[in-house]
Amino acid sequence: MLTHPNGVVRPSTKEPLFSFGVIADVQYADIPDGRSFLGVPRYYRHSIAVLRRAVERWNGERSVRFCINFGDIVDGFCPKDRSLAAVQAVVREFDGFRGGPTYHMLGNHCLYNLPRSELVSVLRMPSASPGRAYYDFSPWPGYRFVVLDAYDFSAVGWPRGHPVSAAARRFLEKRNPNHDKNSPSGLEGTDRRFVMFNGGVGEAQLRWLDGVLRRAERRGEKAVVCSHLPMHPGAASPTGLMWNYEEVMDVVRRHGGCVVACLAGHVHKGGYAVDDSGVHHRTLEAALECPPGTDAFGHVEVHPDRLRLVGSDRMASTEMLLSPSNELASA
Ligand SMILES: Nc1ccn([C@@H]2O[C@H](COP(=O)(O)OP(=O)(O)OC[C@H](O)CO)[C@@H](O)[C@H]2O)c(=O)n1
Repeated sequence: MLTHPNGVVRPSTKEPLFSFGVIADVQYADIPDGRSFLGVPRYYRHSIAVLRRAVERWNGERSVRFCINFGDIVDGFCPKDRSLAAVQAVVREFDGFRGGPTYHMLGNHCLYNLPRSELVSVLRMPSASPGRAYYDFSPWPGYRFVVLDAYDFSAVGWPRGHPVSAAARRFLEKRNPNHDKNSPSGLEGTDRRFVMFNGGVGEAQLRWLDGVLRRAERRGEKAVVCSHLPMHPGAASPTGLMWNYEEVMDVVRRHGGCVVACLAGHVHKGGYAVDDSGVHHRTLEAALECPPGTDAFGHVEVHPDRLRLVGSDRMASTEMLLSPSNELASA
C-alpha cells in the first residue's frame, strides 16, 4: 500500500502493464577520468560499463519492452576523429538489449561531436523526416511517448552562420551579458538557464507537439514527454533548464491530463518535482558521474495507477502516482 500526496491510500498493483529502461548522460569517451567545469569527477571510460550493466539488468526484466537513452551519448572531450567510433561503441552496447528498440535523443555533448543529421541516422531515430531529431511512438495501447529535440533552437548543433544558430546567438546576447555565453555568472534564478550549453524547442516543433498531444488526448492516451533538458525548476538546477520550458509546458497544459510525466537528463545530480497540474518531472542521475563499481540506471514500471521508477544504486527510485483524471483517461 502506498500513500498518495493527497492522503488517499491505494493498493499497489504487482505486475506492470509494461516497463522501459532509462539511462542518461553516458558521455562516453576513451580518455582518462576528469572533472566537470565545477569540479565534479567524471569517469569517461567507466560510463560504458554502467550502460553494459544496465542492459544486462533490462534483459533480465521480462516486462522491459524498450529503453530510452536521455542524450549526451558521447562527451565533448572525445577527440573529434574518434567521435563516430565512440557513438558506435555505445550504440553497440544498446544493441545488446534484447527486449525491444532503443530510443535516443540529442544532448549538447552529442552535438559538440557530430552533426545533427549524422546523429539522427547513427542513432536510428524514427523521425518523420530526414535529419529531424524529434518523434513520437506508442509502445503500448493507450500510451504515447514523445521525444523532443531540446537543441532545435540552439547555438550548438547548427553550422556557424546557419539562420537558427544566428537567431539563437541573438537570443542569448539579449539575455546573457557574459562574454563567455557558457557562463551563467551574474544571472539570477531561472535566468541562469540562458547559457550556450542549453537550448529550446523551436516553433515548428511546438506546433508538432501540440498536434501529437491533441491526437493523444482525443484517443484517451496517456503521454510521457522525454527531453534531454529538464522543464521544471523544481526538478533541476536552473543552469540546466530548457530555455523555453514555459512554452512547452503551456502546450502540455493545453491538453490537460494527457501528459503524466516529463523525463529528462542533463543535470547530472538528478531531481524530482510534481507541477501544479500534477505532471511528474523526473531528471535522471548521470551514468558519467558514477565512480567505478557504482551505477545509475533504472527501469520504469508502468501500472494503471502509477509510474514506478526502479533505480539502481545512484539513481533514486521514484513512485509517481497518477491523478484520478489520468487513471480515467484510458480506463
Ligand atoms: N559555469 C560554467 C559551466 C560550464 N561551462 C562550460 O560549458 C560547457 C558545458 O559544460 P558541461 O558541464 O560539460 O555540460 P554538461 O552538459 O555535461 O552538464 C550540464 C550541467 O550539469 C547543467 O547544469 C563546457 O564547455 C563547460 O566548460 C562554463 O563555461 N561555465
